[in-house]
Amino acid sequence: MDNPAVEISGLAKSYGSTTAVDGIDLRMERGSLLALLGPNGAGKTTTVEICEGFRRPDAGRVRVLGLDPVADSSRLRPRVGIMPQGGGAYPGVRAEEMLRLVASCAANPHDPAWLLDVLGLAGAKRTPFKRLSGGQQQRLSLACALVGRPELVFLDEPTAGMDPQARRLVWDLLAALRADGVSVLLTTHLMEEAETLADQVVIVDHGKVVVEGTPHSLTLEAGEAAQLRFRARTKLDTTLLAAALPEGYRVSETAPGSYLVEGAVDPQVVSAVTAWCAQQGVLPEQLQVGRRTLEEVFLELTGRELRA
Ligand SMILES: Nc1ncnc2c1ncn2[C@@H]1O[C@H](COP(=O)(O)OP(=O)(O)OP(=O)(O)O)[C@@H](O)[C@H]1O
Repeated sequence: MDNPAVEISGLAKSYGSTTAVDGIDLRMERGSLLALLGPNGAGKTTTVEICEGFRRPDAGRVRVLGLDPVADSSRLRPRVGIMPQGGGAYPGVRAEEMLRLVASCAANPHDPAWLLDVLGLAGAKRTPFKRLSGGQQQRLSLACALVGRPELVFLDEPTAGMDPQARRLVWDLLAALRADGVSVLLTTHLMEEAETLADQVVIVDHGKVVVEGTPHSLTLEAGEAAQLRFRARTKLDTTLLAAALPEGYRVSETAPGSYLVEGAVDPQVVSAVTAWCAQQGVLPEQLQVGRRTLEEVFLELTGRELRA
């Protein structure tokens, strides 16, 4: 389909001497969920705010549902839902009042009572905004973004500060929206969020796209399980073990007694590792074949932890 929900090319934005976005290209298909993942200050919020029409880029081209977010803002507004970072509302407004007010602006809104219920806010519907917990305020903000039945939603760190139970409610709702064909672009620095929800993950750092792909493709190497871990006594000779494997495999002791074999792991490689251990009189324990995590992908590409 050549009609993307969001299309960005050559996007750049600086604040004074700070370069926030430094040439981002991105394409998000309709009906998909894209997670913009990166550490603090990577340029995620700036990118999303430009898509929302709240900021003007210094350079580049942005199209949202085929339209220019600034020039066509009045045509986009009824079709797009926005949950800004941190949210916010008049402190005295009650949760349900707030949502009904937003719903009244939409042509065909969802039932506010249903949405409050789905997001676990039914018991707090009469609570003034300022007395809601941080996680409840976030969920109300999400409800406001969704109540107008948008085709596309921008969610800036939608589950930041939520407890695991509330986060799960939000994830379930987002998965249901996606299944209904709503396009979702969210920012996060939670790997698990991106891995659980996203069709496409775009990892950004220092205002640039570091890598993108499906969670599955990013955490695999060459279509194979990319690592094998096991525990054994400390200080095994990892160079010797690497020499017993086909060329290109890396072996390291990541913590005392914890070993990591990196490279495409197939049955022959598992067998070579266990055979080598047998030669050394070592029993490999907790042997585990698995994919890399997005955290490891990020570390490998940037040399830094994602959670700065
Ligand atoms: N209004 C502003 N004025 C000056 N600098 C800004 C402004 N907004 C953002 N920046 C800077 O631009 C860079 C990118 O910020 P941005 O908020 O887009 O990143 P982010 O990836 O969303 O980070 P976070 O996860 O902390 O929200 C940072 O260095 C930030 O300090």
